[in-house]
Amino acid sequence: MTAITSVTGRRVLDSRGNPTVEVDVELADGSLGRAAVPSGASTGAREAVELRDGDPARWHGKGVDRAVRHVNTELAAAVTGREAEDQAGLDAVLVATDGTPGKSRLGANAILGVSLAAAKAAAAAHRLPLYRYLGGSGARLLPVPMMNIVNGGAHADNPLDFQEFMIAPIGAESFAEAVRMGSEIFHTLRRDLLAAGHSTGVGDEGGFAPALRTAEEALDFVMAAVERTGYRPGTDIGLVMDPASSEFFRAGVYDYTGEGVQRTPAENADYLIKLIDAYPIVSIEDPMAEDDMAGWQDLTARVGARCQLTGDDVFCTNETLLREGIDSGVANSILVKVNQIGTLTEALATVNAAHRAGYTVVMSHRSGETEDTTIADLAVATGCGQIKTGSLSRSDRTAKYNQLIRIEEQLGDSAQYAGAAALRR
Ligand SMILES: C=C(OP(=O)(O)O)C(=O)O
Ligand SMILES: [Mg+2]
Repeated sequence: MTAITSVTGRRVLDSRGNPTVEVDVELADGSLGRAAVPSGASTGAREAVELRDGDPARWHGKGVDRAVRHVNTELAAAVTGREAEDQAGLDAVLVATDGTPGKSRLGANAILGVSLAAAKAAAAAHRLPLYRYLGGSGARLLPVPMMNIVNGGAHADNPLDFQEFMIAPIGAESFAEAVRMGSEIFHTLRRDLLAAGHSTGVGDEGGFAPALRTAEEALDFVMAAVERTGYRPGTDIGLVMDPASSEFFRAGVYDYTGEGVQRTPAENADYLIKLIDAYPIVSIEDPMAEDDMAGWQDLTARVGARCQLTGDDVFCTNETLLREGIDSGVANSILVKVNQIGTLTEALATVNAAHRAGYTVVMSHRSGETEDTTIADLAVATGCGQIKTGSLSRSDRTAKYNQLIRIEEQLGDSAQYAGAAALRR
């Protein structure tokens, strides 16, 4: 066991150019763990609280100086001297020190930074990569990546109502091959968009953000790019969407402002099923809004047997919310974002609860990211088989792909690529 000797928080920049919290944890043997905390834009209402300073004169209100101060004072005092290997005990102390249900006093961003940095320091002390330290000797499953190639919604300034259109190389033989396939399609799509007179500027997660209006238009571009690159949609490549529909659910109606259409919950389910029937869509995240439980139940009952339906805003990586959803027939899969809940222990508990209930798990980035690659290791450690970490063209996103390429190489013949079997169908 190795004691924590120092905890240092600092302010760094995220991929949107906003400040975020980074934490270093040092141990008695000199081992160092460093973690930078990501940040969402289309956040769920019940996420743990990301503490921002709120001073409009500095960082447009987005400062994290208070959160950093909490790392360097209260949280550092609470965990210094504790054993870094006792992750559950350490995280319980962090939660208790904050003392609020949503981590609003000290900030989930402050707490998560300490939690993840401690895990990384402990892994370093044992001379193990993080995926091996957390996942044990059986950790060897490389996730299917859900690669964002078209951005809309809250992540781009174009009219597209849906936030993310992704490709999942379900037919690849390895993770490295999945990345090659995704990159090839990404570059074909770029040429196709240019040829059609569209912008090839990108959104927050690095996918293209052309001025398209409907999901069908985006899906047609994606399908054409897959085929023109030489891959079979549905066999080599599955299509994935994150409508992030809580963002456009207003007064009981799905308000597609880009498309200029309003859909009731029942009409929204009809529309999504029409898309599932028309395109090889293998997974939809947040197809219904976090406040539309009846819509979620209806869609899950109608199409959950043949399409993965992943809850993001509706579950917020929260085990209690997930259990309620499992009991009431909501979704068949969960998106896991560590900063939605705020400690590693709680995030791993949610993963375990999902797996026990037969729900699949998609490890996920946030739209505001850094060069931190913790989620790549978490995907392998948990054996969840799926990761969502953006496009193939920005360092904040490719850092995670590149880390998984390294892990696959390190595992050698033991490595297994999750493939189509990882997805719920
Ligand atoms: C990654 C997502 O976006 P954000 O981080 O903005 O919530 C998402 O909605 O799945
Ligand atoms: Mg989402």
